[in-house]
Amino acid sequence: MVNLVKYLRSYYGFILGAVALLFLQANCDLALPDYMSDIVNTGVMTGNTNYILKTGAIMLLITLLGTAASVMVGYFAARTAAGVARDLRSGVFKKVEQFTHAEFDHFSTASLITRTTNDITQLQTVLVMMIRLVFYAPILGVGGVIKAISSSSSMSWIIGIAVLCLIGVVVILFIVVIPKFKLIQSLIDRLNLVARENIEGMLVIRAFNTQKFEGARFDKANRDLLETNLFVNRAMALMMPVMMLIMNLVTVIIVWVGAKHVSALQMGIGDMMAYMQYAMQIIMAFLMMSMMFIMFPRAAVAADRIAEVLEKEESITDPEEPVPFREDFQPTIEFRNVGFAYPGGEDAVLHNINFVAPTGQTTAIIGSTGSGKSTLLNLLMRFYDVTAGEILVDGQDIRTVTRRSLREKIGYIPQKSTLFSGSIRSNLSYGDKKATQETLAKAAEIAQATEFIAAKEEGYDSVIAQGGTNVSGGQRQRLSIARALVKNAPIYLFDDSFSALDLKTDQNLRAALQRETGTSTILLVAQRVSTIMNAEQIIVLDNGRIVGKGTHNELLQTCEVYQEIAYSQLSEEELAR
Ligand SMILES: Nc1ncnc2c1ncn2[C@@H]1O[C@H](COP(=O)(O)OP(=O)(O)OP(=O)(O)O)[C@@H](O)[C@H]1O
Repeated sequence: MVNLVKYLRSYYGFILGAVALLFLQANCDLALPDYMSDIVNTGVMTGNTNYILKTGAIMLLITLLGTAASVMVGYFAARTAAGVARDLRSGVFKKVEQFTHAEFDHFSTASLITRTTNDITQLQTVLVMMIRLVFYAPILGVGGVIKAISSSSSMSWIIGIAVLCLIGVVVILFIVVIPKFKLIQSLIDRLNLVARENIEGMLVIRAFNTQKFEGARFDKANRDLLETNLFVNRAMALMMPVMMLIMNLVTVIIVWVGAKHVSALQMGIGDMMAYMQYAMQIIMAFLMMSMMFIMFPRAAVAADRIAEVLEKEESITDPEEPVPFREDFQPTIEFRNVGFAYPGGEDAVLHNINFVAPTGQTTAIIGSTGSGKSTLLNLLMRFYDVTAGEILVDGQDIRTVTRRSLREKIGYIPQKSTLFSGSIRSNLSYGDKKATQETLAKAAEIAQATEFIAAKEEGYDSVIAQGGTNVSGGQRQRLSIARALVKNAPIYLFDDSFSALDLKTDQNLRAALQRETGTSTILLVAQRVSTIMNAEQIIVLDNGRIVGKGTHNELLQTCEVYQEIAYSQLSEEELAR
């Protein structure tokens, strides 16, 4: 949390301005009872209207000054809190952008969203309050005590008892409410998670007719949050009437005791009234401080959650002294004794992986589901780091170069095609904003996307909805492939990227790829033997181990696992080719 203080740095000017104005405001407030006492003692008692008017005018001026100071403090506080919130949001966003899958697994996406939105807003609200009260309340309280004692020390016990009662109320509230604050934040996380899952999985929910079950799940998360919120708000709402009761009782006691002093001529009526106001100011100051004590832990919970994100060490970082790739970069990829276990996973999912993908050749990877094919590509992208061995690109361990320079060399087509809201054009030029229409058209042609783009009324300017939901799975895949091709990278990684294509399109696409990506090295993960049978090298994975390596024909002779896959997919005729 201490680390968050640095976010206040840019706003020290505003904060100092607010503090100076708070002094002014508190002094104005403290001066008023004295003038009122004068009006009663001197003006009212002697019937001196001029004095009353003159003092009244001074009081009006002081009130106006205090109000102006208060308005300015409000402005400075709001500017500071809104600015800090904006900086924090952008800090958290930048940090999250650096996170690897491991950190996402650690926090959960829903919690990261709550932290970036709800928690920061919480902090913003409390910051405004803190700036307004943290200096004002003590000045008002201490000033009130000094003034009250100087005007009548014999009634100090009344204020003493009031303060003790107030402390009692605040302590009880503190014990009851504070533990609930942390709970509220995690309940909001839970609600976000359920809402997200429901919205994203709406089609599945409808297909399985599980609306009732999901509705009940959402209701439970919603009700849990409601109940905890109600509990906290009821407790807080109770505080106000209790405080008011204490204030009113103090007024009655002051009038009761003060009246006796007045009748014994030990005190003027004006002094008694001023004393009453000082007592109110002290109690108000106390009330404000209690509010701060209650709000502070709530903000602390939010601040801790934000700090946790900001301070989270990324599991994958760039080397301190990165080595650049050679000028005449050769896209040769080598996996050397690579082993890998997912963070938190007990067993390794890849064991002793050794192979070379030579420059300009296609190396295909095939294997049953869960055999580790995608993991292999994820390691090459440095989404995760190997736990044993090393991966070399152009002879250089990929951990010695920056992630940026590594990824610049790679056109990656993920298993799940993700498009961004915008147009077909904005999606295709995602990796190279300066790409010309000619480049986009060429990439679309290789990816076999030209036809369906042309069929759209607005062609390349057709709108792509959030997540690319307004194009078919196969079209999404082709756009995703074209987007990577626009990068014109020396390495391409296709992670089962042809799965949604019909056989004909798959065939045309591969033929075009072979023609057009001549010197690029391709790593191609696929489930279909027909997709990979022409690759220069095929690697067969089984349970995270390489069980076969060679061309299609070689593997048909030597690798049992490959034979099984091939026989289950290809006709006699295709096998004989
Ligand atoms: N984030 C993760 N955390 C823990 N284990 C994971 C994670 N992702 C994958 N795994 C496990 O690693 C193993 C290999 O997964 P991987 O996705 O690489 O398989 P794959 O061969 O690409 O499968 P498919 O063909 O179904 O895509 C699987 O057993 C899987 O359960």
